[in-house]
Amino acid sequence: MSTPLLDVSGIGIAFGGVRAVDEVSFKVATGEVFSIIGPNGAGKTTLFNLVTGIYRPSRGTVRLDGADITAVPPHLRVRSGMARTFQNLQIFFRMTAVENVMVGCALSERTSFLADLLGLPSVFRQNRVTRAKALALLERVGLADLAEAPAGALPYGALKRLEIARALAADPKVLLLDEPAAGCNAVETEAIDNLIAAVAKSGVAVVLIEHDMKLVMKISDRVLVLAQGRPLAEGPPRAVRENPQVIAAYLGDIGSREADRAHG
Ligand SMILES: Nc1ncnc2c1ncn2[C@@H]1O[C@H](COP(=O)(O)OP(=O)(O)OP(=O)(O)O)[C@@H](O)[C@H]1O
Repeated sequence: MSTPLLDVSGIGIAFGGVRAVDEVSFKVATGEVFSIIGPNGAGKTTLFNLVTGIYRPSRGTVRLDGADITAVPPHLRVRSGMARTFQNLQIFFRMTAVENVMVGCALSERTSFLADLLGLPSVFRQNRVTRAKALALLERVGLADLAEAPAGALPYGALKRLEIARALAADPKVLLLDEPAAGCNAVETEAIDNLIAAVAKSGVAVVLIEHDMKLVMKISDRVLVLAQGRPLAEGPPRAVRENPQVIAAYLGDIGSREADRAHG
């Protein structure tokens, strides 16, 4: 691998004696799709929270583009190029789609509080720029036609894409997606699948937690399997799918059948 963009090394945290994540390491390069899978309670979301700074690890380091960001708070990680989506939708349902994306733009900008307060002309100009950027992002995720629709009126698959658009507003180098296709039907999942592949191709390192094994096997360059907080296997989807330990611990009969179907 060329210089990894995201380099997670020996990271871990315990909750009341339970090691939710223990000695996990992985690296992700620009343009890669890296998926984290594992049974319920394996530590996937906790690992995301450690990587994005919501939890402070009790050990290990997180490096982004060579810089140690282990102690950097989440909002500053966004500014240094790390964005994420959440397992549960974090959408403002009374705002329009474009306004939701504008919120994402604002979170990653360094606007002056005083200028905002006084409503200086530069702020109006900035708002126009932000709006244009948000509209371009909606176009990118295939929601241009729904830009002015209230988010509350959008179908579920569109909301999941709206979340991705909002995360992309930060111009991330690394995008972490927590179950981007959860609750989506086959058509919506396919749209998200294509979107993730396009985002990676545009030069973003994508890290994914996903239960939809078909999606994982189809779009991942590499897969990390967690079990009880620890890494069980890591490698290309096919190798992971055929790993007997993984089959025993996680995939089981149903999972390997799904993965077989994904590969045709
Ligand atoms: N804030 C917390 N306090 C205490 N225990 C926690 C906390 N967060 C997670 N855990 C525990 O850590 C372990 C890992 O949980 P986590 O939610 O990261 O798993 P997961 O792989 O994301 O599961 P799922 O697939 O169900 O989302 C579980 O045993 C969970 O109960």
